[in-house]
Amino acid sequence: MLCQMDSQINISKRWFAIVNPVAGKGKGLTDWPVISTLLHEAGIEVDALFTQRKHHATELAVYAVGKGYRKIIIIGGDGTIHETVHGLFLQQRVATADVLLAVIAVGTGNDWMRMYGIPNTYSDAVRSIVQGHTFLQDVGRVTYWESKVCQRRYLANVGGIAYDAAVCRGFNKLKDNGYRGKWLYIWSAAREACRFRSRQARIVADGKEVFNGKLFTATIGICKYTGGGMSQTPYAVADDGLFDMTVIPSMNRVRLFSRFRTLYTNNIYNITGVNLIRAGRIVVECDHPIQVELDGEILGEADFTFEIVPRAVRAIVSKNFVKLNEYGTTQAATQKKG
Ligand SMILES: Nc1ncnc2c1ncn2[C@@H]1O[C@H](COP(=O)(O)OP(=O)(O)OP(=O)(O)O)[C@@H](O)[C@H]1O
Repeated sequence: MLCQMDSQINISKRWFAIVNPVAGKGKGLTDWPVISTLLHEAGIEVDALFTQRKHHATELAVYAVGKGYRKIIIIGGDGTIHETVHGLFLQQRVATADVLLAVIAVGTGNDWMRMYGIPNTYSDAVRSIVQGHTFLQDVGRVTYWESKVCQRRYLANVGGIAYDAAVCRGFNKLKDNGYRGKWLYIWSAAREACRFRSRQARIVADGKEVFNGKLFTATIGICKYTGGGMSQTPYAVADDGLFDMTVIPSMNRVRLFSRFRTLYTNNIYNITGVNLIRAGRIVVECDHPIQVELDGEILGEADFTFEIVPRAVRAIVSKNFVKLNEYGTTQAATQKKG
Protein backbone atom coordinates (compact mmCIF):
# COMPACT_ATOMS: atom_id res chain seq x y z
CA MET A 1 0.00 0.00 0.00
CA LEU A 2 1.36 3.43 -0.91
CA CYS A 3 -0.46 6.26 0.71
CA GLN A 4 0.47 9.65 2.01
CA MET A 5 -2.22 11.34 4.05
CA ASP A 6 -2.12 14.67 5.81
CA SER A 7 -5.21 16.14 7.38
CA GLN A 8 -3.79 19.67 6.92
CA ILE A 9 -3.60 19.51 3.11
CA ASN A 10 -6.44 20.31 0.77
CA ILE A 11 -7.37 16.85 -0.49
CA SER A 12 -9.48 18.13 -3.40
CA LYS A 13 -6.31 19.63 -4.95
CA ARG A 14 -4.38 16.35 -4.76
CA TRP A 15 -4.66 13.40 -7.12
CA PHE A 16 -5.65 9.93 -5.97
CA ALA A 17 -3.99 7.18 -8.01
CA ILE A 18 -5.66 3.81 -8.53
CA VAL A 19 -2.85 1.48 -9.55
CA ASN A 20 -3.72 -1.92 -11.01
CA PRO A 21 -0.64 -4.06 -10.34
CA VAL A 22 -1.72 -6.84 -12.72
CA ALA A 23 -2.64 -4.62 -15.69
CA GLY A 24 -0.45 -5.16 -18.75
CA LYS A 25 0.76 -8.48 -17.38
CA GLY A 26 2.21 -6.89 -14.26
CA LYS A 27 3.39 -3.59 -15.77
CA GLY A 28 1.17 -1.72 -13.31
CA LEU A 29 3.34 -3.05 -10.48
CA THR A 30 6.77 -3.00 -12.09
CA ASP A 31 6.39 0.43 -13.72
CA TRP A 32 4.67 2.23 -10.84
CA PRO A 33 7.95 3.49 -9.27
CA VAL A 34 8.92 5.12 -12.59
CA ILE A 35 5.44 6.60 -13.09
CA SER A 36 5.33 7.82 -9.49
CA THR A 37 8.71 9.55 -9.91
CA LEU A 38 7.58 11.23 -13.14
CA LEU A 39 4.41 12.48 -11.46
CA HIS A 40 6.40 13.82 -8.54
CA GLU A 41 8.92 15.54 -10.84
CA ALA A 42 6.04 17.16 -12.73
CA GLY A 43 4.72 18.62 -9.48
CA ILE A 44 1.65 16.37 -9.42
CA GLU A 45 0.91 15.47 -5.82
CA VAL A 46 -0.49 11.95 -5.59
CA ASP A 47 -1.74 9.58 -2.95
CA ALA A 48 -1.91 6.04 -4.32
CA LEU A 49 -3.41 2.67 -3.59
CA PHE A 50 -2.99 -0.63 -5.43
CA THR A 51 -6.05 -2.64 -6.39
CA GLN A 52 -6.00 -5.97 -4.58
CA ARG A 53 -8.66 -7.88 -6.47
CA LYS A 54 -11.19 -7.64 -9.28
CA HIS A 55 -13.66 -4.74 -8.84
CA HIS A 56 -11.43 -3.14 -6.21
CA ALA A 57 -10.97 -0.07 -8.45
CA THR A 58 -14.72 0.55 -8.06
CA GLU A 59 -14.36 0.48 -4.26
CA LEU A 60 -11.30 2.73 -4.41
CA ALA A 61 -13.09 5.30 -6.58
CA VAL A 62 -15.95 5.45 -4.06
CA TYR A 63 -13.41 5.68 -1.22
CA ALA A 64 -11.42 8.46 -2.91
CA VAL A 65 -14.45 10.66 -3.60
CA GLY A 66 -15.69 10.01 -0.05
CA LYS A 67 -12.34 11.21 1.29
CA GLY A 68 -12.65 14.43 -0.71
CA TYR A 69 -10.45 13.72 -3.74
CA ARG A 70 -11.77 15.23 -6.96
CA LYS A 71 -8.94 14.10 -9.23
CA ILE A 72 -8.21 10.44 -9.93
CA ILE A 73 -5.35 9.00 -12.00
CA ILE A 74 -5.91 5.47 -13.25
CA ILE A 75 -2.73 3.45 -13.75
CA GLY A 76 -4.17 0.51 -15.64
CA GLY A 77 -6.01 -0.58 -18.74
CA ASP A 78 -9.58 -0.50 -20.03
CA GLY A 79 -10.85 -2.82 -17.27
CA THR A 80 -9.56 -0.49 -14.55
CA ILE A 81 -11.14 2.52 -16.28
CA HIS A 82 -14.44 0.63 -16.47
CA GLU A 83 -14.38 -0.22 -12.77
CA THR A 84 -13.39 3.32 -11.76
CA VAL A 85 -16.18 4.91 -13.81
CA HIS A 86 -18.63 2.47 -12.22
CA GLY A 87 -17.40 3.69 -8.82
CA LEU A 88 -18.05 7.31 -9.78
CA PHE A 89 -21.68 6.39 -10.37
CA LEU A 90 -21.98 4.39 -7.13
CA GLN A 91 -20.81 7.27 -4.94
CA GLN A 92 -23.50 9.79 -4.09
CA ARG A 93 -21.39 12.66 -2.81
CA VAL A 94 -20.78 14.72 -5.97
CA ALA A 95 -21.88 14.76 -9.60
CA THR A 96 -19.78 12.29 -11.61
CA ALA A 97 -18.54 15.09 -13.88
CA ASP A 98 -17.09 16.92 -10.86
CA VAL A 99 -14.36 14.29 -10.59
CA LEU A 100 -11.53 14.65 -13.10
CA LEU A 101 -10.06 11.40 -14.46
CA ALA A 102 -6.64 10.90 -15.98
CA VAL A 103 -5.20 7.68 -17.32
CA ILE A 104 -1.64 6.44 -17.60
CA ALA A 105 -1.84 3.40 -19.86
CA VAL A 106 -0.20 0.23 -18.64
CA GLY A 107 -2.86 -2.14 -19.99
CA THR A 108 -2.81 -4.53 -22.91
CA GLY A 109 -5.41 -3.06 -25.25
CA ASN A 110 -5.57 0.54 -24.00
CA ASP A 111 -8.48 1.25 -26.36
CA TRP A 112 -10.15 4.08 -24.44
CA MET A 113 -6.88 6.05 -24.40
CA ARG A 114 -6.45 5.52 -28.15
CA MET A 115 -9.65 7.50 -28.80
CA TYR A 116 -8.25 10.56 -27.04
CA GLY A 117 -4.66 10.33 -28.28
CA ILE A 118 -3.31 9.85 -24.76
CA PRO A 119 0.39 9.06 -25.28
CA ASN A 120 1.72 5.61 -24.48
CA THR A 121 5.01 6.86 -23.08
CA TYR A 122 4.75 7.62 -19.40
CA SER A 123 6.55 10.97 -19.60
CA ASP A 124 4.21 12.20 -22.37
CA ALA A 125 1.14 10.93 -20.52
CA VAL A 126 2.26 12.85 -17.43
CA ARG A 127 2.82 15.93 -19.62
CA SER A 128 -0.81 15.63 -20.82
CA ILE A 129 -1.96 15.72 -17.20
CA VAL A 130 0.08 18.86 -16.58
CA GLN A 131 -1.29 20.49 -19.76
CA GLY A 132 -4.79 19.79 -18.44
CA HIS A 133 -6.90 19.56 -21.62
CA THR A 134 -10.18 17.91 -20.66
CA PHE A 135 -13.17 16.41 -22.44
CA LEU A 136 -16.61 15.65 -21.03
CA GLN A 137 -17.83 12.34 -22.43
CA ASP A 138 -21.10 10.43 -22.34
CA VAL A 139 -21.44 7.18 -20.40
CA GLY A 140 -23.81 4.27 -21.05
CA ARG A 141 -26.05 2.99 -18.25
CA VAL A 142 -26.65 -0.69 -18.97
CA THR A 143 -29.10 -3.07 -17.35
CA TYR A 144 -28.74 -6.83 -17.82
CA TRP A 145 -29.58 -10.07 -15.98
CA GLU A 146 -27.35 -12.19 -13.78
CA SER A 147 -28.72 -15.22 -11.90
CA LYS A 148 -32.24 -13.89 -12.59
CA VAL A 149 -31.42 -10.58 -10.86
CA CYS A 150 -31.48 -7.34 -12.85
CA GLN A 151 -28.09 -5.59 -12.58
CA ARG A 152 -26.75 -2.22 -13.66
CA ARG A 153 -23.28 -1.21 -14.90
CA TYR A 154 -21.75 1.73 -16.75
CA LEU A 155 -20.07 1.68 -20.14
CA ALA A 156 -17.14 4.07 -20.69
CA ASN A 157 -15.85 2.84 -24.04
CA VAL A 158 -17.30 0.04 -26.16
CA GLY A 159 -19.44 -3.00 -25.39
CA GLY A 160 -20.87 -5.86 -27.36
CA ILE A 161 -23.39 -8.67 -27.36
CA ALA A 162 -23.66 -12.16 -28.87
CA TYR A 163 -20.53 -13.13 -30.90
CA ASP A 164 -18.67 -10.03 -29.65
CA ALA A 165 -19.18 -11.10 -26.02
CA ALA A 166 -18.19 -14.70 -26.83
CA VAL A 167 -14.90 -13.44 -28.36
CA CYS A 168 -14.28 -11.29 -25.31
CA ARG A 169 -14.97 -14.19 -22.95
CA GLY A 170 -12.47 -16.38 -24.84
CA PHE A 171 -9.92 -13.53 -24.94
CA ASN A 172 -10.20 -12.91 -21.18
CA LYS A 173 -9.81 -16.64 -20.49
CA LEU A 174 -6.60 -16.72 -22.53
CA LYS A 175 -5.30 -13.65 -20.64
CA ASP A 176 -6.24 -15.26 -17.29
CA ASN A 177 -4.22 -18.31 -18.35
CA GLY A 178 -1.16 -16.12 -18.82
CA TYR A 179 -1.20 -15.73 -22.62
CA ARG A 180 -0.36 -12.28 -24.03
CA GLY A 181 0.22 -10.75 -27.45
CA LYS A 182 -1.55 -8.74 -30.09
CA TRP A 183 -2.78 -11.85 -31.93
CA LEU A 184 -4.70 -13.14 -28.94
CA TYR A 185 -7.88 -11.21 -29.74
CA ILE A 186 -7.75 -12.25 -33.39
CA TRP A 187 -7.18 -15.86 -32.39
CA SER A 188 -10.23 -15.73 -30.10
CA ALA A 189 -12.27 -14.03 -32.86
CA ALA A 190 -11.35 -16.78 -35.35
CA ARG A 191 -12.16 -19.58 -32.90
CA GLU A 192 -15.57 -18.16 -32.00
CA ALA A 193 -16.34 -17.48 -35.67
CA CYS A 194 -16.29 -21.25 -36.18
CA ARG A 195 -18.52 -22.15 -33.25
CA PHE A 196 -20.80 -19.21 -32.33
CA ARG A 197 -24.46 -19.62 -33.37
CA SER A 198 -26.53 -16.56 -34.28
CA ARG A 199 -29.56 -15.90 -32.07
CA GLN A 200 -33.02 -14.50 -32.62
CA ALA A 201 -33.11 -10.93 -31.28
CA ARG A 202 -35.25 -7.82 -31.38
CA ILE A 203 -33.66 -4.38 -31.13
CA VAL A 204 -35.68 -1.28 -30.29
CA ALA A 205 -33.91 2.09 -30.63
CA ASP A 206 -35.56 5.19 -29.15
CA GLY A 207 -38.91 3.37 -29.18
CA LYS A 208 -38.68 2.11 -32.78
CA GLU A 209 -38.05 -1.50 -33.78
CA VAL A 210 -34.91 -1.46 -35.93
CA PHE A 211 -34.04 -5.16 -36.04
CA ASN A 212 -35.95 -8.40 -35.63
CA GLY A 213 -34.16 -11.51 -36.81
CA LYS A 214 -31.11 -13.70 -36.41
CA LEU A 215 -28.35 -11.62 -34.84
CA PHE A 216 -24.70 -12.60 -35.25
CA THR A 217 -23.23 -9.72 -33.28
CA ALA A 218 -23.77 -6.13 -32.18
CA THR A 219 -21.21 -3.64 -30.91
CA ILE A 220 -22.27 -0.57 -28.97
CA GLY A 221 -19.93 2.36 -28.59
CA ILE A 222 -19.57 5.62 -26.74
CA CYS A 223 -16.04 5.61 -28.15
CA LYS A 224 -14.49 3.78 -31.12
CA TYR A 225 -11.76 1.30 -30.36
CA THR A 226 -11.77 -2.22 -29.06
CA GLY A 227 -9.56 -5.32 -29.26
CA GLY A 228 -6.35 -3.30 -29.30
CA GLY A 229 -7.16 -0.82 -32.08
CA MET A 230 -10.02 -2.29 -34.12
CA SER A 231 -12.88 0.05 -34.87
CA GLN A 232 -16.34 -1.48 -34.90
CA THR A 233 -18.04 1.86 -34.18
CA PRO A 234 -15.74 4.09 -36.25
CA TYR A 235 -17.95 7.19 -36.26
CA ALA A 236 -18.95 7.23 -32.58
CA VAL A 237 -18.92 10.73 -31.10
CA ALA A 238 -18.27 10.55 -27.38
CA ASP A 239 -20.38 13.54 -26.35
CA ASP A 240 -23.32 13.54 -28.78
CA GLY A 241 -25.81 11.92 -26.39
CA LEU A 242 -26.11 8.87 -28.66
CA PHE A 243 -24.77 5.34 -28.86
CA ASP A 244 -23.41 4.06 -32.15
CA MET A 245 -24.54 0.44 -32.49
CA THR A 246 -23.16 -1.69 -35.30
CA VAL A 247 -25.51 -4.58 -36.02
CA ILE A 248 -24.39 -7.61 -38.00
CA PRO A 249 -27.16 -10.08 -38.80
CA SER A 250 -26.50 -13.75 -39.44
CA MET A 251 -24.57 -13.92 -42.70
CA ASN A 252 -22.02 -15.98 -44.57
CA ARG A 253 -19.01 -15.98 -42.27
CA VAL A 254 -16.44 -16.51 -44.99
CA ARG A 255 -17.77 -13.39 -46.74
CA LEU A 256 -17.87 -11.46 -43.45
CA PHE A 257 -14.37 -12.40 -42.28
CA SER A 258 -12.87 -11.82 -45.71
CA ARG A 259 -13.65 -8.15 -44.92
CA PHE A 260 -11.86 -8.25 -41.55
CA ARG A 261 -9.52 -5.45 -42.67
CA THR A 262 -12.45 -3.00 -42.59
CA LEU A 263 -12.10 -3.04 -38.79
CA TYR A 264 -8.81 -1.19 -39.22
CA THR A 265 -9.88 1.15 -42.02
CA ASN A 266 -13.16 2.56 -40.62
CA ASN A 267 -15.07 0.86 -43.45
CA ILE A 268 -17.18 -1.67 -41.59
CA TYR A 269 -20.41 -0.16 -42.96
CA ASN A 270 -19.27 -0.95 -46.51
CA ILE A 271 -20.07 -4.60 -45.82
CA THR A 272 -23.54 -5.30 -47.19
CA GLY A 273 -25.97 -6.09 -44.38
CA VAL A 274 -23.94 -4.33 -41.64
CA ASN A 275 -25.98 -1.47 -40.21
CA LEU A 276 -25.41 1.52 -37.95
CA ILE A 277 -28.06 2.38 -35.38
CA ARG A 278 -27.73 5.69 -33.55
CA ALA A 279 -29.92 6.26 -30.49
CA GLY A 280 -29.92 7.38 -26.88
CA ARG A 281 -31.87 4.36 -25.62
CA ILE A 282 -31.54 0.88 -27.05
CA VAL A 283 -33.34 -2.24 -25.84
CA VAL A 284 -32.27 -5.73 -26.94
CA GLU A 285 -34.63 -8.66 -26.32
CA CYS A 286 -33.70 -12.28 -27.00
CA ASP A 287 -35.40 -15.66 -26.75
CA HIS A 288 -32.17 -17.50 -25.92
CA PRO A 289 -29.53 -16.34 -23.46
CA ILE A 290 -26.92 -14.13 -25.07
CA GLN A 291 -24.18 -12.36 -23.15
CA VAL A 292 -22.98 -8.78 -22.94
CA GLU A 293 -19.46 -7.44 -22.45
CA LEU A 294 -18.85 -3.86 -21.37
CA ASP A 295 -15.37 -2.37 -21.86
CA GLY A 296 -14.01 -5.91 -22.16
CA GLU A 297 -15.64 -7.21 -18.95
CA ILE A 298 -18.07 -10.11 -19.38
CA LEU A 299 -21.27 -9.45 -17.46
CA GLY A 300 -24.72 -11.04 -17.62
CA GLU A 301 -27.35 -11.99 -20.12
CA ALA A 302 -30.23 -10.47 -22.13
CA ASP A 303 -32.56 -8.66 -22.07
CA PHE A 304 -30.42 -5.51 -22.15
CA THR A 305 -31.22 -1.81 -21.92
CA PHE A 306 -28.58 0.75 -22.90
CA GLU A 307 -29.28 4.36 -21.87
CA ILE A 308 -27.01 7.35 -22.43
CA VAL A 309 -26.00 9.47 -19.47
CA PRO A 310 -24.91 12.60 -21.34
CA ARG A 311 -21.56 14.28 -20.66
CA ALA A 312 -21.11 12.47 -17.36
CA VAL A 313 -17.36 11.91 -17.07
CA ARG A 314 -14.59 14.48 -17.44
CA ALA A 315 -11.21 13.16 -18.48
CA ILE A 316 -7.77 14.47 -19.39
CA VAL A 317 -7.11 14.05 -23.12
CA SER A 318 -4.16 14.80 -25.36
CA LYS A 319 -3.80 18.44 -26.36
CA ASN A 320 -3.75 17.12 -29.94
CA PHE A 321 -7.10 15.35 -29.60
CA VAL A 322 -9.54 16.58 -32.22
CA LYS A 323 -13.11 15.37 -32.04
CA LEU A 324 -14.53 14.02 -35.28
CA ASN A 325 -18.19 14.59 -35.97
CA GLU A 326 -20.70 11.84 -36.83
CA TYR A 327 -19.48 11.81 -40.43
CA GLY A 328 -15.87 11.28 -39.36
CA THR A 329 -14.77 14.82 -40.28
CA THR A 330 -12.92 17.22 -38.02
CA GLN A 331 -14.16 19.73 -35.53
CA ALA A 332 -12.16 21.23 -32.62
CA ALA A 333 -13.52 20.03 -29.31
CA THR A 334 -11.15 20.09 -26.37
CA GLN A 335 -11.48 22.65 -23.70
CA LYS A 336 -8.55 24.17 -21.80
CA LYS A 337 -8.93 23.78 -18.10
CA GLY A 338 -9.55 27.12 -16.37
N1 LIG B 1 -4.88 -7.25 -7.54
C1 LIG B 1 -5.56 -7.79 -8.54
N2 LIG B 1 -5.57 -9.13 -8.75
C2 LIG B 1 -6.21 -9.69 -9.78
N3 LIG B 1 -6.95 -8.99 -10.67
C3 LIG B 1 -6.99 -7.66 -10.52
C4 LIG B 1 -6.31 -6.98 -9.47
N4 LIG B 1 -6.55 -5.65 -9.58
C5 LIG B 1 -7.34 -5.50 -10.67
N5 LIG B 1 -7.61 -6.68 -11.23
C6 LIG B 1 -8.35 -6.97 -12.48
O1 LIG B 1 -7.41 -6.87 -13.55
C7 LIG B 1 -8.17 -6.88 -14.76
C8 LIG B 1 -7.38 -6.32 -15.91
O2 LIG B 1 -7.19 -4.95 -15.76
P1 LIG B 1 -7.05 -3.97 -17.01
O3 LIG B 1 -8.15 -4.24 -17.99
O4 LIG B 1 -6.93 -2.61 -16.49
O5 LIG B 1 -5.66 -4.43 -17.64
P2 LIG B 1 -5.39 -5.15 -19.04
O6 LIG B 1 -6.35 -6.28 -19.24
O7 LIG B 1 -3.93 -5.48 -19.07
O8 LIG B 1 -5.64 -3.97 -20.06
P3 LIG B 1 -6.73 -3.75 -21.28
O9 LIG B 1 -8.10 -3.99 -20.71
O10 LIG B 1 -6.51 -2.32 -21.71
O11 LIG B 1 -6.35 -4.75 -22.32
C9 LIG B 1 -9.45 -6.15 -14.42
O12 LIG B 1 -10.52 -7.00 -14.76
C10 LIG B 1 -9.39 -5.97 -12.89
O13 LIG B 1 -10.62 -6.29 -12.27
